[in-house]
Amino acid sequence: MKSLLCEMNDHPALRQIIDTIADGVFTLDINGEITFWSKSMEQITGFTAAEALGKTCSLLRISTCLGVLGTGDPTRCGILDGASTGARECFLKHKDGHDIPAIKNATAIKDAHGEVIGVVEAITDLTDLEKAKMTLEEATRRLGERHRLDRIIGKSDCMQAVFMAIKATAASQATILIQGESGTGKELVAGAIHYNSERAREPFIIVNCSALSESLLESELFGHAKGAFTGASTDRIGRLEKANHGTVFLDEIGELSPLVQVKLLRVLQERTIERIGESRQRKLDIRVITATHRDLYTLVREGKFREDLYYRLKVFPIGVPPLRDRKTDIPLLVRHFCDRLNTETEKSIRKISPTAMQRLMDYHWPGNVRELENAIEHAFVLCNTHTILPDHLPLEIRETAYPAPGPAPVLTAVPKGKPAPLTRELLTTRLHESNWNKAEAARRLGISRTAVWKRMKQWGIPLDKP
Ligand SMILES: Nc1ncnc2c1ncn2[C@@H]1O[C@H](COP(=O)(O)OP(=O)(O)OP(=O)(O)O)[C@@H](O)[C@H]1O
Repeated sequence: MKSLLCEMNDHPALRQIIDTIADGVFTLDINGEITFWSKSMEQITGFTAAEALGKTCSLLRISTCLGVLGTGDPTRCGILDGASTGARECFLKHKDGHDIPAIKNATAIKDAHGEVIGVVEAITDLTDLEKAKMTLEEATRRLGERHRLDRIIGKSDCMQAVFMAIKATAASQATILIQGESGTGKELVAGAIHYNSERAREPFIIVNCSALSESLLESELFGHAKGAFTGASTDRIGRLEKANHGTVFLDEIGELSPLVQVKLLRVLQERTIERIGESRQRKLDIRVITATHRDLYTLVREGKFREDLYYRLKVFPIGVPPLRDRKTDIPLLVRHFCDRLNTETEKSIRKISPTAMQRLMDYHWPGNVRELENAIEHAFVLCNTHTILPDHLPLEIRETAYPAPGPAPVLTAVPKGKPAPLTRELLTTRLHESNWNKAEAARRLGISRTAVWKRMKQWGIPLDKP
């Protein structure tokens, strides 16, 4: 024992070799006393060799050391019984009291007869690595923050401009008009404005103006008094009143009938509301955000939308760009949807193959982010490994450009007999056949126009002929 450990201290060449190692090395004798303390140990712990030699390793208060933590007696250290710890993460105390993250490796030293004569310990200082890890985590967090606003993901310049517009308008009370193709995220933008505004704790009421007939929408928006019309058996508060002190989001505003346009204009001008069948004016404090996938100004020029209402609504217009104009967002969006679906389905799909990603980048996304979301959901159904492959993607993305260019589709007869189950492919085919006339497609499928419209939205099929 003595010969080995003394040799370490007495043999300058051996010392030099050990002192050049960045990891700290020290030895203990059979009594648990430090007999050798390398230069790196001095640098890592702040204790000089003179301060350490002859002391026990309790000097370092190692967080995983049982000899210290358990019995307080270093001679009871299991390593002196011939054990070895292998590499373990732990904390040591620096001379000045701060914790040093480290990896400790301890092994018993045995003589030629296999008798334990001491312990050698190597300490890898992780301080720099921990700092780098924290810097990386912080950088990733900041990058993540820059590339998302609430639930909206986007690192492209045009989405960064949308984020700026959201932040600016959230701090104001201005009426907002959000324009963009179907599935670009207009509703998300409206929500982000509301939830980042001072009205965030008040209601956020969404009304889809194209989903209801004129009379239903009127009563839904403005409410009615008992007996106002057949079937109005009680007083009913409208959605505009429900949004009082909060925000109302009117989606598909381009579909409003002339009558509802006039009534909405009055609400915006006078900030009061009259329920149907009542003459009483009720004060209203609401913020109005509207959205449309149509070019509202064209509707104005065509005489389908009131010009005065148009100017009232577009006090602050925000344009949400189509996905094909911001393809750099696709990888981030794919990761976002995979994370959500992994949680929801308890799958563990972590990767997308380069070819599958290339297919997503090449496709022109007529249904925008909603279509991308649906494509990833489709892939999740088919993928049973950790990686999404091209075969897991919907047909039109993996194989064909969408919509298929070429000669005008031939109109075929409505299929007779039991209708085939409605799939995205079938609906798209019928839409092609009907020149995107939804009523005709509905007739051919034997379902209602509303059902066609709902499925088109759900599956990210463009509402207007692409
Ligand atoms: N930038 C985005 N980040 C994350 N998810 C998005 C983004 N944009 C859209 N989505 C998702 O895509 C889907 C469609 O979004 P949303 O309903 O807001 O679109 P929209 O433009 O209002 O569509 P529509 O005009 O058909 O009403 C939603 O599930 C939404 O969560």
